[in-house]
Amino acid sequence: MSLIPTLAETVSRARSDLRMGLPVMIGGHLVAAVETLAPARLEDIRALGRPVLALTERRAETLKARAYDDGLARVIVPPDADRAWLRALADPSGDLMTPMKGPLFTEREGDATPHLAGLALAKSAQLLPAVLVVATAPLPGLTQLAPGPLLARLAHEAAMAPVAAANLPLLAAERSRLHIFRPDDGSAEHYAIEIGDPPRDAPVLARLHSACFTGDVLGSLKCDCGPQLHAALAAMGQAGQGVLLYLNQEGRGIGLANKMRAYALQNQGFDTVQANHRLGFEDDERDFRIGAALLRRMGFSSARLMTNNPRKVAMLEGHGITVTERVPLVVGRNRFNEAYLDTKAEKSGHLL
Ligand SMILES: Nc1nc2c(ncn2[C@@H]2O[C@H](COP(=O)(O)OP(=O)(O)OP(=O)(O)O)[C@@H](O)[C@H]2O)c(=O)[nH]1
Ligand SMILES: [Zn+2]
Repeated sequence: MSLIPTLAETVSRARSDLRMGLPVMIGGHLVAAVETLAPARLEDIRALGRPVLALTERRAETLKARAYDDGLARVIVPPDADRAWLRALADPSGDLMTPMKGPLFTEREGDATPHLAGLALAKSAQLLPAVLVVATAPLPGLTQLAPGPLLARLAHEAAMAPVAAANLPLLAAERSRLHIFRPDDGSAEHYAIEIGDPPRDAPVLARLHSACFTGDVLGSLKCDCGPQLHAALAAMGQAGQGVLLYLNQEGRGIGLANKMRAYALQNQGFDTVQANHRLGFEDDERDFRIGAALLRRMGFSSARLMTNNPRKVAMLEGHGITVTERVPLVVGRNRFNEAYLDTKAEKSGHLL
């Protein structure tokens, strides 16, 4: 029956539910995102049983909570804990002002797969990775998922469908076309700017650019994204051909709201990597397969890749695109972003 939602559709729906503040059911557990949890719902969740707060191991490290499970900690929620308590554990913005949140006790018995799946879903919804979990019978109207299939689906590589394309003359290159691609998992659309008419049987000059609203649009000096975007387009314009993929992976995949949380932590003195960790994220949460999938979808099999990030090269090579050359793209260093660029070189292996 084609009118029953597929697993991919149900996962996409569950992602929107969490963003709206509606809990979902994952394998006999009710799961709610702390970031969007309304006070009345917290009361009702408590009435169901003893909830635990699932946090990533990264966040647990900062909070000095023991993580008995691989990748996560299940913090026991005390009976008098309110929404502010949950928020303070989920959101590191107040860590320096109120460092003492414990003692925190964590669970070590039982299956943590629903908790792990809930955290992965919260991350894919670009919410703070912190979810309240309580065992309960299924509640009517809530989206239901089994933890194993949910985790598998979230790790699945999305297929990209071309949606629309049109000529778009640019300052950097008058012969340009903008293509829109839509993933089949309900996540954000990605764009390809094709300059000239690059032959499909030769290595294409390519750039995989991750969205940076602050750098690309506002001209922020905190990163090098704006200058990299324009330098890449200019180089392709000069060469008369190339492909720039504009991937909607704002903030290395954590979304703009979380990126601003990371910036606020950087204002407190943490570097870009530490800030991600304190929020409960890995340094880089991007799905690097998307770039390869888009290049393949456009008919390319090899590229001269404009990047300083060796992981991008390795990812393309691992997913069907031969990188014949890495073309460095070192532009836009200034006194506001030099520490950021140095951190990326020291901690993330970027080549400067
Ligand atoms: N989380 C987080 N993301 C950031 C920060 N500064 C910039 N970004 C994001 O980092 C990404 C940079 O993307 P790219 O320039 O394509 O990638 P890169 O890994 O730097 O590699 P190359 O530029 O190709 O060398 C964008 O998604 C920005 O939004 C930060 O301090 N924290
Ligand atoms: Zn940027």
